[in-house]
Amino acid sequence: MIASMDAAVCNPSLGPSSSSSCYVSSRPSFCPDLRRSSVRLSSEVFKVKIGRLERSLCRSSGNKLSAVIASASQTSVSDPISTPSRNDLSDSLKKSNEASLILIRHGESLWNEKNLFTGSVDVPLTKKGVEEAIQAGKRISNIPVDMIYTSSLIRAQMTAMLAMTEHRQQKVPIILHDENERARTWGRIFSEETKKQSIPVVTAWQLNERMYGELQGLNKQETVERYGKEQVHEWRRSYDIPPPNGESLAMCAQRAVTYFCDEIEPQLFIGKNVMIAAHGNSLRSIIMYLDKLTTQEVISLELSTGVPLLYIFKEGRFVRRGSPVGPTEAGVYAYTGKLAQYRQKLDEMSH
Ligand SMILES: O=C(O)[C@@H](CO)OP(=O)(O)O
Repeated sequence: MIASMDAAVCNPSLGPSSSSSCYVSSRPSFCPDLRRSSVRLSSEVFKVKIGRLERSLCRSSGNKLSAVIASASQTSVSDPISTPSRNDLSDSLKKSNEASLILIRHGESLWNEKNLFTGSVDVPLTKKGVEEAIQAGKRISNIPVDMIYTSSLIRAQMTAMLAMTEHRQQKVPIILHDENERARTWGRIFSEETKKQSIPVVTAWQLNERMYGELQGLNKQETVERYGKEQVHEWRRSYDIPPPNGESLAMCAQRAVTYFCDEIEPQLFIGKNVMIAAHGNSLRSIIMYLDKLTTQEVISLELSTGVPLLYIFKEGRFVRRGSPVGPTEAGVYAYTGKLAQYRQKLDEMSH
């Protein structure tokens, strides 16, 4: 049942047992090395068949996870703003290994509006895209966010920042500049209190839109007229056929999913709530991994601009909760104890 993944796909307010209305992935986190980590996974998890994609994409994650856990009490590369103490960390590991994961495709860009192939070209949002990002922010305003990952492209970064203007946590998203020693040193924050009120934003080219090669800048309709519908459809939606001198979805998945496994999944394991703002094809790749879609299924998966999708990462599994319809959406909180507690705290703070 693969379809356009917007609010219509799933009604999360029906709660966890509403399997008919909400696709729940039965797949566990399957990065093979993660299974050898100190995080205990159920025996069911071990029985699940590992696909070729999983094996090839997630080889190095176990080492990364161990490194995150081992170093989190001193200094963490991916969380230099707010470093958990050893006690915080072991507490969060003990509690439930539960975290939320929000995925948002950027709002409409100026080239989406003009119907041009965009790929790696760095194009900003339209006014409509800005509005979509703000609306997305409203929809996720009650869902905790401890870390944000975006691509290195402005449309994804604008979307993440605009969405966070609506967030009830009212923490300040701060982009980490890791490109050289000077960027790291000059961006340091010297107040622990201020760090606590900040959300680290990690930018990663690996989450960029797939490189569209010689189609970048061409009009999609004119390209159909020139090369034919079938050829253009093959370039746009086949799994492993790249457009001329560009990346296929498989190539995009190779980098995006590897990054997800190496950098993002270890954060979820230690209980960090993560938001990813990225692109149609990098997110389709990640969803393929999370929902264990086949290469056939992923080709008919379409993502709307500016629509947030929520997953709960719990006991080593990703459960898709659909798209939160609004900030008061109850089912999201009913689903997990930790989110319910978080919601209660927010309510207490604002009374
Ligand atoms: O032009 C692009 O970069 C992408 C996303 O807008 O296009 P497509 O829909 O073909 O994946």
